[in-house]
Parts: sequence; C-alpha cells; structure tokens
Amino acid sequence: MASVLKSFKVNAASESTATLRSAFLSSNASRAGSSASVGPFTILDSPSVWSKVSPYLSYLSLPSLQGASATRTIFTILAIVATVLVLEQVTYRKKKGGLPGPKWTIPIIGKFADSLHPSLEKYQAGWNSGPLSVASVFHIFIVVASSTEHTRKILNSPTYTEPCLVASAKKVLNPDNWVFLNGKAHVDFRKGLNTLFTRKALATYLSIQESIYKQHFRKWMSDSEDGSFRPYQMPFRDLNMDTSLRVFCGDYIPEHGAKEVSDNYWLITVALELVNFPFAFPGTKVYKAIQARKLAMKWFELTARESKKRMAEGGQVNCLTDAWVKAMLDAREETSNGVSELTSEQRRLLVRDFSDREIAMVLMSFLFASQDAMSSAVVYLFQHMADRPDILQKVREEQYALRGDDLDAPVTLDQVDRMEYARVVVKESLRMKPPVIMVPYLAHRDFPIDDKYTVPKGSMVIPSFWNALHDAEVYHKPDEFIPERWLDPESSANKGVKNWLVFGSGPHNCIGQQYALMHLTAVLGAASIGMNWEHEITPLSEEVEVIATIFPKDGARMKFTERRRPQAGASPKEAAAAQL
Ligand code: HEM
Repeated sequence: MASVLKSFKVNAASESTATLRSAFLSSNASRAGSSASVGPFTILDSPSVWSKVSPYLSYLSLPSLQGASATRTIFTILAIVATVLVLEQVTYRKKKGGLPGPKWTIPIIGKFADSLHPSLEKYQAGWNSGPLSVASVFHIFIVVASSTEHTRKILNSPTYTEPCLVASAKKVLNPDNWVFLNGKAHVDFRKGLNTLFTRKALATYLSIQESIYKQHFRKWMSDSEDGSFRPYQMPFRDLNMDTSLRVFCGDYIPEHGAKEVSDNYWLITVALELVNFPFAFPGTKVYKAIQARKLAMKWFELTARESKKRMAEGGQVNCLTDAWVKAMLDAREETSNGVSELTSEQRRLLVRDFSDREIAMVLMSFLFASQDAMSSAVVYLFQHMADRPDILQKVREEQYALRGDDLDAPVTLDQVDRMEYARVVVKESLRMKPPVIMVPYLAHRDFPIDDKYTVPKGSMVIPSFWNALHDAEVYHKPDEFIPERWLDPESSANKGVKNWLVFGSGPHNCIGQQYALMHLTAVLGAASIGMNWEHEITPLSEEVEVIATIFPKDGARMKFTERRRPQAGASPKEAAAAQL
C-alpha cells in the first residue's frame, strides 16, 4: 500500500513525533524555568505564570476568568479537564463492552506510544487475545478482528463498513481518486477497470516484464562480484517499481522520468502513517509526498495523452494504459456501429471519456496499492527460496521442463499458466508472510459484527489476515513452508478458500491479484534458471518489521551469482540438481 493501499500503519511520522516530543519538552522546559521543584498547582498558581496566562485569557475574551481568583479559575479548569478525562474513560469502557483490550485507555493519546513501534509480536498478542479486541489511539476507538469469520464479515459488509485510508492518504492521492469511492459509484468505476486484467492484457504485460527482470538480475550479480552479502530489500523494490512503471506506462515515460518517479516514491511510502502532522506545511512528510505525487502525476498524464494519440492512430497495445484507451475506443466504435460483443453495462462504463487526469489517478492508485505489497512479496519469495534449496531445485526442474532447450526464448502466458509448482511456491510464500497483514475499515453505522458485540458507529474496525493464514486446522504445520499443501485439490488448504485472505475479500478485494500472482511466478521462474542466490541468515532474518507491509528486520541480506546453462542433453531433473 502501500503500501498497501489500505494498510494500517500505526507508526507515527517521525516529524510529528518530533513535534510532539519537542512540544512536550518545551512545555517541560518552561515549567522548569518557572519553578522546577514544585507541583503543577503551585506552578500555575505562581504570579509569574499567571502573568503569562492572563493576557491570553483576555485575548480569548474570558472576562469571568480574569475576574475570578486565579486559584478558583485553575480549579474550574482542572474540574473540566477531570470531567473530560473521566468521560473519556467511561465512553471507552462502554464501547469496549466485554472485549479484550486495556481496561483503561491512556488519557488523550491512548495506545499512541505503542503505535510508534509497531511489531508483529505486539499485533499477535492482540490477535491471540480473542477474535475481537479493542484499543484506542487519539480517541479513535479501534476494534481489531483476528478470526477468519469476523475478518470476512467486515470486508463483506459494505452497508456497515467502508475502507478508510490513513488520514494522509487523501492528501497524498487526491480526495477525488477513485479509491475513495464506495457503494455503487465504486462498483461501477471498478467494472470499467476489469478490462485491464484480462488474459489478453496480462499477456501484453508479461512480454514487458521479463526483460526488466533480466536487467535487474544482471545488476544484482555484478554487485555481488566481491562475494559479499548485502541487504536486498531496496533492490527488490526497484525491480517492482521498474516493472510497474513499464507495465502501466510502457515507453511513454522516458528513462529519467521513470527514475524520478522511482526515487521520489519512497516519500509517499513513508508519509502513510496513522498520525501525521495535520497540515502539509513545507518540510513535512505529507508535503514531500504530495510533491512526489505531483511529479508522478505529470508523467502519468503524459502517458494518457500520448497513449490516446497513438491508439487513435491504430497503434499496438504495449502497456496497461494502451489497453485501457483501446478498450474505450473499441467500445465507442462498436457502439456507433451497432455491433458489439460488450454488454450494454460494459459499454456504458467504457464509452465514457476518461480524462488524462482520471487515467493518471488510476495509475497512481495502482502504484500506490501495489508497490509496497509487491516489494514485500518479492523479498520473502527470494528469502524462502534461498532458505529452502530443496524447493528451489523443484522450481528449477519445472522451468527446465517447460522451457526446453531455448532458455532465452521469451516466456509466454501459457507457459506461466503451466508453472504449477512455481505458482504454489508463490502461494505458500504469500501465506507464510502475507504482505498486507491488516486493512483499516470504518464502521459508518453501528455494526452488529456478531450476536454478542456491535461495533459502535465511527469506530475503526480492522480485519487482520495473519491468524486466518496460519490456522492450523486449515494449514497443517502452519509455520512450515510446504508448497505441496496446495497441490492436492482435496487438501484442507485448497478447501479452506475462505481463509485465503492475502488479497482481501468483498467489494474492495485486490483488483490486481491476477497480475500480482503472474508477476511473482514469472520473476521466480526467470530467477531460478538465471541465477544462484544465497541468504545470510542473521538473528533478525525471521523478525518482522512492519513498514506499511512486512519485511525481514535485517533487510534480506543476499548475494547472487550467474547460473550457467545446463549441459546439452541433461534431463530437467539433472539440470536442476547440477551445481551450475
Ligand atoms: C502481492 C501483491 C499484492 C497484495 C498482497 C495486495 C493486497 C491487497 C489487499 C489486502 C487489498 C485490500 C482488500 C480488501 O480491502 O478487501 C488490496 C486492494 C487493492 N489492490 Fe492490491 N495487493 C497486491 C498487488 C496489487 C497490484 C499489483 C495492484 C495493481 C496493479 C493492486 C491494486 C489494488 C487496488 C486498486 C486495491 C483497492 C481495490 C478497491 O478498493 O476496489 N494490488 N490489495
């Protein structure tokens, strides 16, 4: 989402934290300046402090306060504050009902301190405390769901819930971006985008992808020439960014434009935090993210403009934007000719003229939704494979069998479809380490989530996927990497489709999932025959860092070398087993 598009990152902005900290420190400092050794009552009672406070009261036109004795005023203020604090606790306890969670909420900030250092362990403690648990951060009442049933119910109850992005997302993405639509408007818009993920469209994207993978593989191998291990989290991210930009925009964006978008995109990732400085003042993370979005939008609008021109001239579809523009042109033409295979509904959705800006905003939403999730998925895919050479060997065997003698021939979508083993490896990797562990939704009305508890209107309600994807009843030995569990159609894993929540569920489920699975399978296939790679296992390799999505805490330290071609006449099994 972004990360994760809707990924709930409870990691506060460092500058907002800094602001809070400095506000706190400066308030302490001023107290220290007036009378460090006395308690707060005495501080505020002291004439020097009162002389500072009084002009502000007069500015606020509070004559009654000016006239009253300082002590009475202070007690009045304290009584109001105490009432507000008691009310806060009473409201929290009422909303909490009998659910697990802190008995009392820390005044005003709630679990904010915890949210500064999110960790999988802390989340797990909450998920394991019950199918529903609660917390509060800055008066936002949060209900976290950890069971498959509750999670699915939240995702599939659009009359009660809607996705709610972190506050900064609207500023970063533009409030009129389609991802903020709900209900029928959302369903309609989304139907129009389905045309971007048809088999025909995916085949076009695949032809772009492989050459980009190979460029990155070459770089990783050359960087590893000195034999040292390096963290590969960012290089994996770069591979995804390059692939996404070329798949979405083809060659409409020049090399330097793609670099500009890629270099600046990180500013967007880091601004997607639950708590950010509320105003996008220059220098803040949100401000920087908005500049990064403007820059990306400039290139995406250029893509839309140029694609419209080229497609109108009968050009070939070379990227996702072309596929969309062509579908719009075809729908319009077929409608005017009266011959169309499209349903009237499809025509209605496609014939409308999408402006360059609207197209650019969709591209922006795709990049935003995919970049962090895909990066996390690729990191863990390479890490799992390096840690399980026996499984990588089976992946290779399948690749050698499918590709035959010509390992340089471009891979086809039909071949990717037949990469059955690589596909289950990808599926297992996503199950073990789901890139998106939860997505924040908002209860826009009282939401009876089960027969015992109703989520109060206005609460944040967070479906989380980890427990569903590690449910021992569905996934035998859930913490072991067993791709074979997916090979038997009768296995509990295959029968437990309701637990497969990697891409969410319901009206907002991931629109890009077919493309994501195809991309991950193709990357794995190409890497397995082109490279050997090793992972330096450190004490932090299995520790999970939550940065919108999840990453190994040591940044995935790896090195890559070229994998030579197998000997002529070697069987796929021999080729896969050989040290090449
Ligand atoms: C491994 C990669 C990916 C993962 C794990 C992932 C996961 C998710 C999840 C969990 C959601 C929220 C679902 C819900 O609320 O029910 C989501 C939504 C979304 N994803 Fe993905 N995603 C991935 C890749 C992609 C890609 C490649 C694209 C675009 C090309 C994409 C576009 C979107 C969009 C646009 C939404 C919002 C859909 C809507 O609101 O209707 N995602 N994704």
